[in-house]
Amino acid sequence: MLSIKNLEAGYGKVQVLHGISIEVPKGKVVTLIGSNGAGKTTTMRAISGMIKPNAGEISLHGKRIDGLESYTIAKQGLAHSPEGRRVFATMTVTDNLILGAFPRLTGSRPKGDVDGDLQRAMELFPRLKERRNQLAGTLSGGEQQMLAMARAVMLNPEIVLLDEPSMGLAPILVEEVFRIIGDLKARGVTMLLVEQFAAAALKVADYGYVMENGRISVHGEAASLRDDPAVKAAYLGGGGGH
Ligand SMILES: Nc1ncnc2c1ncn2[C@@H]1O[C@H](COP(=O)(O)OP(=O)(O)OP(=O)(O)O)[C@@H](O)[C@H]1O
Repeated sequence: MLSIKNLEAGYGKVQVLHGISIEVPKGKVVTLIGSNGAGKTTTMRAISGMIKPNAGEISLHGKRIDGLESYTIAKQGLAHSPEGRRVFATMTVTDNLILGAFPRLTGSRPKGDVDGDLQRAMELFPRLKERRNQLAGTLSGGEQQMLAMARAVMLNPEIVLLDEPSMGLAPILVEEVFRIIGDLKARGVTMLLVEQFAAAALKVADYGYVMENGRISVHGEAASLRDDPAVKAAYLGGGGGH
């Protein structure tokens, strides 16, 4: 479904990604783990067109998407729930969700049932349902994070990029985020997940890639990475036991 080959990208003259290759098959959850500054967010940004790659290929369903504008990529069914709380603060929760569906209404993909999807998003995220008429800027940080995720789901995407969906959340909300990721997986949604809670990410994922200094150092079935002594020592200690 999503295929990345020898991707190089960065910011200005600073190269961050030094030729990374990742495959995300349809219906699978793939996680990208690595220490701070390894280049995980940069990878997500390059895939969704927020930054332009310097070299390499990114294909969605066998068609090249590298170099296209973010909006064009979203129309093809790739949703990006970015790191941090990127919601429209002065709009209600419901309006933020409806905006998430907008790229599909103007693209060539089936437009689907926006009202039905809105109901389903509210069921998946009960906290948002309770607050559907509240302005997004007045939600707590965790609720805004969930809204960003729910808005990505409203694209009815072929694939969702989830960048640190649990960042800054209280433990109970972290559990809820992982429950939601599990629900989306059960519904067959393809996902590329970046998570600080590497152990939890490797539990929900089918496959994992470990990134170090802009390169993939190890990759394999999620279960085998969980048992890999080097991965355990570097990424699954301490807070990773979630
Ligand atoms: N907008 C930017 N301009 C310049 N350099 C940047 C920018 N964003 C990130 N970088 C640099 O790119 C490198 C990779 O950052 P990136 O955010 O991709 O790492 P990450 O693996 O997602 O880390 P974290 O887990 O801390 O979020 C870092 O050295 C960072 O300082």
